[in-house]
Amino acid sequence: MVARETTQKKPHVAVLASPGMGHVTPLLELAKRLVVDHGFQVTFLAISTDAPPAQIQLLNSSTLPPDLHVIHLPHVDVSNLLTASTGVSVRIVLVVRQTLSYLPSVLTNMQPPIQSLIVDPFCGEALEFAAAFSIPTYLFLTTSASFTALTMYFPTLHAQVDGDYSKIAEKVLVPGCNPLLLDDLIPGVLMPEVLPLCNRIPLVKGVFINTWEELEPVTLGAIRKNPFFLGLPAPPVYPIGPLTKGNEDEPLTSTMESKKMLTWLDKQPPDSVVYVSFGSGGTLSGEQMSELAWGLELSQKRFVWVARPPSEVSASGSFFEAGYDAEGAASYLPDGFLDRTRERGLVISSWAPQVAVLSHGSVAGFVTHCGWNSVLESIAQGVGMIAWPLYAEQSMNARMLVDMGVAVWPKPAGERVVVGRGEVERVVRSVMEGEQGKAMRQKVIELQGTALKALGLGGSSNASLAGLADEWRAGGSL
Ligand SMILES: O=c1ccn([C@@H]2O[C@H](COP(=O)(O)OP(=O)(O)O[C@H]3O[C@H](CO)[C@@H](O)[C@H](O)[C@H]3O)[C@@H](O)[C@H]2O)c(=O)[nH]1
Repeated sequence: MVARETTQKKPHVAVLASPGMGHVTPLLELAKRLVVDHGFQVTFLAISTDAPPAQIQLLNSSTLPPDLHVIHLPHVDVSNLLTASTGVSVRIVLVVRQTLSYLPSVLTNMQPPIQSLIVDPFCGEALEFAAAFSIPTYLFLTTSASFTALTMYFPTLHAQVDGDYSKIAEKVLVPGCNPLLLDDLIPGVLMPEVLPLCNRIPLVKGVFINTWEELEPVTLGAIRKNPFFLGLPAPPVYPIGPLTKGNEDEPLTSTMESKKMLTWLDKQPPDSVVYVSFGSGGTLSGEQMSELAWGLELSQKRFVWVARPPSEVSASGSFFEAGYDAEGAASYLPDGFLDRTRERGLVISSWAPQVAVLSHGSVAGFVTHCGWNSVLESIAQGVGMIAWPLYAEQSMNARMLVDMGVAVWPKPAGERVVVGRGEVERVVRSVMEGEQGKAMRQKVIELQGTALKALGLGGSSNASLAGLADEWRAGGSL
């Protein structure tokens, strides 16, 4: 879509993203849409501490539109705040907190002055900074409407059970929404650490969600119409998704391994390959990696696997380095695995050009940790999934995908913790062949169609953002 001609001054908006591709990618896509489709000027504030190489490349890309300016906020040192047990989320929070000390001067010196600030969930503390300068703010919750609804309901739930989530019986019933299984929410979602984010929602003028009406109609309907949500001091939600990076945005398609991967895919028959990847930081235990490898081998299907070193090796808190181990993961795979599968498998240990892979004609299945961006990219490319949630809200996402019929979720047998090779073989076959695979393909292609429609002219997500952009341009809620 072409930017609208306007004689008015371009509205100037700032976007602030925490480090990591899971947040930077959707916020950058939103920034691009505001610039390209709506004629805005956008300043993208990137946190440079802990930024993975893929993020730096994406933000330095020469393909960004001219009215999208990226500012890399100064590096901060959090090493004295870290302990051996500091997890990924806490580390991001610490990095963001330290970096925010630069925000007041950046925000107040922007020319022309910004009319609004959009932040991701990890940058919640920026909302108070912006409020001190009377800058209107918006939150971009980079996951599902379901997670958004739970976030809005969470303070009520927390108070009901007095912070003791073991008092909840089996399911969490968010008013008007599909029931959520407690097992999918613990650990990872129901944590007191989420409360500050929940309590900040009333501070913002609107909440963007990377979803679309046809994907989550029940939840979006509940947020808009259920008396519980109507009674909250919450701003409107704007489903504007799926915002995913495009094939042309893959920053690393020029690296050796990426090229090798795409060249290898070019040689495979259509719809024959399963792609295995656990997002920007997901790792498996050594035992689980071994079972997965055996399962892939037994399935006799073609595969391409972004195999990071096992979790025992990736030291705690090494989220950002986990994908860049030069040695690769081959040494952690079963003896002879690479030789035996040489003809039909490819293992890489660096960053994959994921959208290029998912959109390749040879790829027909995706073993994914169900990070929301991976989920959206898979649906946008019409690829059925094998759900392999690891942390955060990923089990919630996995359940939703299974319920929609676009994923199967392999489970460990009995009391085991790891998913065994037989189960891996079964699910890979079920997605890549047979009636279940066919039904899944049909369903995901239907969803792909609704996604395209939602983003197209007059589509629900397009209209949602356009309506807000018009309001902003008119000086409404800005
Ligand atoms: O080799 C790789 C690995 C990842 N990616 C990209 O990196 C992004 C990863 O995002 P996502 O799938 O959402 O995973 P995470 O980075 O793990 O995402 C975090 O943020 C998401 C959005 O808030 C949450 O849903 C997840 O649970 C949380 O872990 C996607 O765009 C992928 O295409 C690549 O391009 N190549």
